[in-house]
Amino acid sequence: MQITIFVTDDEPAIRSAIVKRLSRKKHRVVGYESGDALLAAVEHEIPDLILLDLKMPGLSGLDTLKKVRPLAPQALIIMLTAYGTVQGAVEAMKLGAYDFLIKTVDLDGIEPVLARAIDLLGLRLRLEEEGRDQDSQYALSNLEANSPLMQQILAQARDVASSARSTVLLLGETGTGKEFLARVLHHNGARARGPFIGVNCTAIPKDLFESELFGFERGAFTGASQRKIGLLEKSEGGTLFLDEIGDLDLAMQGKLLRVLQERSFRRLGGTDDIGVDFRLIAATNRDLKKAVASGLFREDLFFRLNVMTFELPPLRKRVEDILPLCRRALFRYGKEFGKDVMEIEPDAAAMLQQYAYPGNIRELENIIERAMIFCQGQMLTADHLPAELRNRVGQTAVTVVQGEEQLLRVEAKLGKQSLADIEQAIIQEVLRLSDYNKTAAAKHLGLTRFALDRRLRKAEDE
Ligand SMILES: Nc1ncnc2c1ncn2[C@@H]1O[C@H](COP(=O)(O)OP(=O)(O)OP(=O)(O)O)[C@@H](O)[C@H]1O
Repeated sequence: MQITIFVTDDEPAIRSAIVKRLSRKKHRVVGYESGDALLAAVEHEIPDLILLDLKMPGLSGLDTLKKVRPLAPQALIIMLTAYGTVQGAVEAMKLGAYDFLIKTVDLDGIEPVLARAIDLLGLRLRLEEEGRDQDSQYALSNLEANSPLMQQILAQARDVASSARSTVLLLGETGTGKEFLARVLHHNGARARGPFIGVNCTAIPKDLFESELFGFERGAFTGASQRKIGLLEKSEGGTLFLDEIGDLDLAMQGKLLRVLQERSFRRLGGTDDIGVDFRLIAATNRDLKKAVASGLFREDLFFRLNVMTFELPPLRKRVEDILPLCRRALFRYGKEFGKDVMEIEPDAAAMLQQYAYPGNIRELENIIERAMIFCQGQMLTADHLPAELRNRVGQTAVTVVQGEEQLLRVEAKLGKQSLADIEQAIIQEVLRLSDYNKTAAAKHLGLTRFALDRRLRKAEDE
């Protein structure tokens, strides 16, 4: 991403060194020798980023900052400061500066600070576009996919979006983004101009489901005083999203199967077959194969649905997505609450990455929303996070990085945990990954089932 940067420093050598260095990166960079010169320039053009020296003759860095902020509220301001004047920079951050950079001879710190600022500017841009219309809100680029598992889903989503008719099945725990992905598939395919009709199968009472789905003719039953168009007809040319399909009762499953086979249906009380062209996207957090085995879900419907299947991984299996999702949520709630929290303190970031999120992305968003309420400055800190995240401090953190091979990442504070503690943390994490199947966990750990039990008992006794 190329941006416009205004550099303000009274020392010509430093100013031109910075301008040269940043211009090499193909940014548009303009230098100013004083706060007044910067203010005059900002009257005409608002840059993306301002580098502002803290100590300048005439208008000081802090005074310039106070004046430039209201003129260019969207610009990120990074204070330039010499060793020993960091206190002033901290003061500046309270006044709305985004970051500070300590000036060294080789200006080595400049790249990481700039990279972070550009990341944030990019995110802002994307989110602003998102707000503009639904198509961009559900653009493929908004599917947060830093982790290898989500990268695969993104690639699959690209292909599936373009095949307009095939039925899609989305599997995954609650809050893993099934509905979000359904909307992404809809908005990035040939049906984007058509409607997206979302129905939660558990939200409609069983005896009303049929009339909701198929609609009815006038007089079809007592109380049917006029014709009603059902959800199937409403999704003509678009997508019908059936959430929690695993909870649909058997009789309705049969009726849905027929529509999928025949691509037509009748309104209740009607005599005409009505042809429909829609794509069905179904989602569930249930294990449909198990439901089939126990007779709760029709096998023939399962095969119809299981054409293109996505398994959305739980958030704990995609650690790399956690912080980008947090930043996205910070931005969104920031707008809602009129706050400008832009950064996550490293300790808080570590806690957010170590937490297991049983409620997945929805829980992550709730945590950030709540943190936002408490957050007064520009930085989200550990104090803003709920106790269940903070209590993990001092404990061993074991996280799993998914790739071609699964990696266990273990972090333990030296001197705070014993080897036995660390061993227990690893065992617990591997158990969780194996869905608490001890035989599978023991296999992962290279133990016999008996040896695993012994270690678990030992921990209980201690
Ligand atoms: N990959 C993603 N990138 C960005 N935001 C996402 C992503 N996946 C999910 N979200 C956001 O996470 C939240 C939860 O997602 P969603 O409602 O789609 O989950 P779900 O799996 O359908 O949950 P449930 O099973 O409880 O209905 C939403 O606010 C959604 O916008």
